[in-house]
Amino acid sequence: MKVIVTAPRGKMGKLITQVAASRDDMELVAGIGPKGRDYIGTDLGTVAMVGKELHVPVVDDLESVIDKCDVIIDFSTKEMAMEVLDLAIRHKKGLVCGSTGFSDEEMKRFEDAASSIPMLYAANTSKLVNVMNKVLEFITKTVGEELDIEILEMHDQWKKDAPSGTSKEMGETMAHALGKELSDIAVYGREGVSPREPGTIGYHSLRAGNIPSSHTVFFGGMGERLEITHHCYNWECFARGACDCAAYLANKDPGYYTIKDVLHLS
Ligand SMILES: NC(=O)C1=CN([C@@H]2O[C@H](COP(=O)(O)OP(=O)(O)OC[C@H]3O[C@@H](n4cnc5c(N)ncnc54)[C@H](O)[C@@H]3O)[C@@H](O)[C@H]2O)C=CC1
Ligand SMILES: O=C(O)C1=N[C@H](C(=O)O)C[C@H](O)C1
Repeated sequence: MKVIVTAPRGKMGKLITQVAASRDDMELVAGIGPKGRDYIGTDLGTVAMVGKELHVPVVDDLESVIDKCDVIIDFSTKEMAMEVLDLAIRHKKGLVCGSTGFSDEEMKRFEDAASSIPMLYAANTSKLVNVMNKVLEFITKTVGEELDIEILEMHDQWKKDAPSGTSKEMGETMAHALGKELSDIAVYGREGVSPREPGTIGYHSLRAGNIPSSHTVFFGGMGERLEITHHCYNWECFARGACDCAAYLANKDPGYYTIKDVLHLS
């Protein structure tokens, strides 16, 4: 599988390049950086600190190299994601997008793309987070009606979006398990909201230092509480998952795929 990675100097793009370079089933054919950076035209292996040259360039124009690849892996920004999506559709290339912070309209554009390309969107590519989602679904279906559900997500000081894409997916999973839409029951921050309205899902975002990613869901009952937490120690689990998602798209027909398909969690 021939792969293009965007943003190879970003936290995720760098790690994804390193993981892809170590896999026998992947060949990196280019990296895409922003215009004006001094590393444009230099070697992807050097830019992404792979530890060796890969003899493929980092360019600032995806369209000039897109026909060399089977799949693009894009963890960059929501603005760049829309440009990458348009080019992937125009050149009929598979796309794994892991960026977050999209509006409902932008998410719909990913879904619509599935009619012409293999499209995989995943707000979180960690295996354990996706297993946690199944656990949340089970708990909510079983006892969710009687409990107060609150989500606390923690990330580094640089993260651009809040709440995290992962916490939105967790909220959606639990809302659907209750037979509801998240938009009808989500409450963002509890300041000034007292007493607590039953049947809602509360959101709390904390940003500090270089916390890579933590998500806790609190199920509050009377006299007892259940907490389910995922912590990652660094971003490597997401990079491995991103490459697994790209490998999954090999020879796939156009369609909308999720990481649940990759991990057999559907
Ligand atoms: N799905 C998942 O499991 C995960 C998703 N993410 C998401 O991935 C995204 C990126 O996260 P980080 O790597 O932490 O951010 P980052 O800020 O470290 O990297 C973003 C990179 O995008 C590059 N970029 C921006 N515009 C560009 C353009 N026009 N052309 C080429 N490159 C461009 C920047 O130069 C920067 O290097 C975020 O939306 C984040 O929420 C992060 C971790 C895991
Ligand atoms: O920006 C991050 O770091 C992460 N972003 C994703 C999100 O918004 O959920 C996934 C993970 O939490 C790391």
